[in-house]
Parts: sequence; C-alpha cells; structure tokens
Amino acid sequence: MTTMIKVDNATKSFTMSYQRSLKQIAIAKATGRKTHDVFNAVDDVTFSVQEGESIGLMGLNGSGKSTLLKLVSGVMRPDSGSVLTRGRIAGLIATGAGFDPQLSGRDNLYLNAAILGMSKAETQKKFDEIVDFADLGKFLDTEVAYYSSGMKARLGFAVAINVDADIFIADEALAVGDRPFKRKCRKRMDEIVKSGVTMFYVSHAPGSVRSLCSRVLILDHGKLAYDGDVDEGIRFLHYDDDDDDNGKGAKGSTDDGLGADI
Ligand SMILES: Nc1ncnc2c1ncn2[C@@H]1O[C@H](COP(=O)(O)OP(=O)(O)OP(=O)(O)O)[C@@H](O)[C@H]1O
Repeated sequence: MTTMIKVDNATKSFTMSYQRSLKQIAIAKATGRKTHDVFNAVDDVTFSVQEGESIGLMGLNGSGKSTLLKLVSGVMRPDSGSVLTRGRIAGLIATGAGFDPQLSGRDNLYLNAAILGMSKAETQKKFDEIVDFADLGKFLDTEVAYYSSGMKARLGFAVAINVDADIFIADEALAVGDRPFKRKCRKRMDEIVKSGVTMFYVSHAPGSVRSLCSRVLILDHGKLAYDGDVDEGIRFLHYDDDDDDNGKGAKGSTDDGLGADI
C-alpha cells in the first residue's frame, strides 16, 4: 500500500485580536487587558492516508477542518510538525479561490487549471468537458467579479474534477451549488472514488459521508478526536441521521447545505 498523505504532529496557530484600532490596543495595554490570543486551529494532529482511501473529515463548525485541508493541499504550512503528500492534488477548498475577478470565466478556467498543474494543451483538450460541467452558458465570457458564489463553485469544481489528480479534496465548494449541480458533483465524486483516487471530503452530512467515504476523521477544537469506521464516527459525533435527507441538520451542524443529494 502506498501512503498518499502523512500528517505528523501538525499544529497550525492563529492569532485572534480583540481590538481593531491602535487606540483600542493602547487602552487595552494601559489597563492591563489582553490585546490578542493565540490558539491552535489544528492541534498536534497525526494520521496517514493510504492510496484509494476516501476520508470524510467531520467536526463541528470551527473545529479546524478547513485549516487541516489547507495544510494537506499545501495552501498553508504547519507551524510545527509535518504534512507530506504524494502526487497531484486537485479539488476545491474555497469558492473562488485562485480566481482573478477581473478576468472572464473562460480565462479563469485556464488560470485555475494552470494553478492545479494542468498544461495549456491538457486544458484545451478538456475544455469542452469543463465548460459542459460548469454549465455557465453565456456567462462564460463574463468577468468572474459578477458571478454568484454558486457560479464560481461550478467553474472551480468543473476544473478540479477534470484534473487527473492522485488526491482529490472537496470542502465548502459544494455547499453553494444548486440541487442539480450537487447531484452531478455527487455522481462525479462517486466515479473519482471508484477510480481509486484518494479522496479527502469535508462534510457535515452523515448520508453523503456514508456513501462516499471508507473512513472518518473527526476534529474537535483542532484535535483529532476520532479516526476510524464511518458509522461509529457518525455515532461519535451524535449526528442525527434522520434529518440528513432534508438537510435540516445534524446536531450542531449546518449539514453543509448538501441535503439529500450529497
Ligand atoms: N486565517 C485565519 N486567521 C485567524 N483565524 C482563523 C483563520 N482561519 C481559520 N481561523 C479560525 O480557526 C478555527 C478553525 O477554522 P476552520 O475554518 O478550519 O474550521 P472548520 O472546522 O472548517 O469550520 P466550518 O465547519 O464552520 O467550516 C476557527 O476558530 C476560525 O475562526
């Protein structure tokens, strides 16, 4: 078995400021109050992922999932510990990430594909497929600045799923798509998993994690609280499956808006 992702004691800290202006900071200092706090969004996390595994990354809002995904995708580096990955990583970790709002959808398609490691020739070969998947119609030549968040997600996802990746990651990107688009993404993600690509999928929806993932990681205040079987992980979270189909929400979650389809 080939190890695709190896995360060893990774920690990522952020600074939380309590004051906005210099005046407020000066007053806080003069009165002995704290001006900021440093906290670990990802706290000493260790795990590894083998080729072909499909990981559901779960946890309550603010537990560190997106931050961990950014470490895995290389957007951020850990402050301590290490994150090693093998092969090409594609996917979407934030709607609109990597887009230039002044450029058209068409130009951004090429830009995004290049960021994800595709050559111009490769992009040209897959251009029709990408455009077809994004289904933006005449808006393809409109500046991305005028796109809705759903339209940006469509374009970003359409590019990402057409990259021949070894590791595919998906975060909030799917949450803003409409139902037919989510259905299409779900089908494509099923195919990606079946083709043996390693998947890292952030979700609050137990139903979709059950059908897509073979293993669950759960973060709690940045710490890895659970790593193992999907059903047991969902029980560990006390997520209520009954509501999974209507997207009303697992306990403490927003169900990532994916509803029944994903
Ligand atoms: N760039 C940043 N600077 C400061 N704090 C940050 C930054 N990014 C994230 N955080 C904080 O780190 C914590 C973890 O955030 P993260 O987005 O990783 O959580 P999450 O589990 O993905 O949440 P959600 O389910 O709501 O998407 C939160 O408290 C968040 O406010």
